Amino acid sequence: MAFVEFDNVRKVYQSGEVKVEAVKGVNFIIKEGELVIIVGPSGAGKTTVLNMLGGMDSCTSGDIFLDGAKISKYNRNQLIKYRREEIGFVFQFYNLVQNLTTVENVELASQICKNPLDATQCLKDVGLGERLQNFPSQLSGGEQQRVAIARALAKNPKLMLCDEPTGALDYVTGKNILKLLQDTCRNNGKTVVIITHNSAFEALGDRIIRVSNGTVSEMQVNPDPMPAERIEW
Ligand SMILES: Nc1ncnc2c1ncn2[C@@H]1O[C@H](COP(=O)(O)OP(=O)(O)OP(=O)(O)O)[C@@H](O)[C@H]1O
Repeated sequence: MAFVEFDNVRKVYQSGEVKVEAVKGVNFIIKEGELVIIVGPSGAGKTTVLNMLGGMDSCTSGDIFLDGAKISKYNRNQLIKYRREEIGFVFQFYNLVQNLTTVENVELASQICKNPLDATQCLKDVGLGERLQNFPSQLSGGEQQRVAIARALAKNPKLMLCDEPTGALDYVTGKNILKLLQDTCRNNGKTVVIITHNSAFEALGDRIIRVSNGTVSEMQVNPDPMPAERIEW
């Protein structure tokens, strides 16, 4: 069995009489240690897929597996433990706690995990060893996203899920963040999933999953991913 598997996954949102079928029978696999780009236009269903894989949302039908566990059948308490221990999240807007220092932000996340990594070391690994005692407001956007990546890494998760991680950053800073995520995958053997609307990011991935209108239109394995510093958009 693959490390991650989506088997005919559907998600229907219902509010009153109105039903929105956000995900319409999605199938894909991800192998351990891959850098995966899930790409598609706005409204295609990318975030819904990511939320189900991250245990933040449930699927209406179908099955989702991570490392042999059928997470689509998890109850509420199992999902809480799953989100805490198995998944590192990186979002577009960093979501740091403003009144905690850099190292405290990372420790806050690692304290709730089973096998956390050292917070200071994780910050050193993302190039912020000199900024441990700064507050988020004293850091640039790119540096704040590095803290968010260190926070996700410190949980020592099975999977890193990154939703538009460069969406709030300028071109050069965005590229540096992509390089950091690619290095995290290569050097730490982490499975990293990036969702984006930017098709230029496809070249980075070991696997590209194209989503459109709630379905996977194509899944492609890329034997020769491009280093992040060489992609352009
Ligand atoms: N909680 C919700 N309730 C109702 N409809 C929803 C909900 N969340 C998402 N949708 C709908 O599901 C569809 C897919 O949304 P989703 O956010 O997954 O797309 P996306 O590809 O991530 O788009 P974007 O890049 O703009 O974030 C859209 O039509 C959206 O309006």
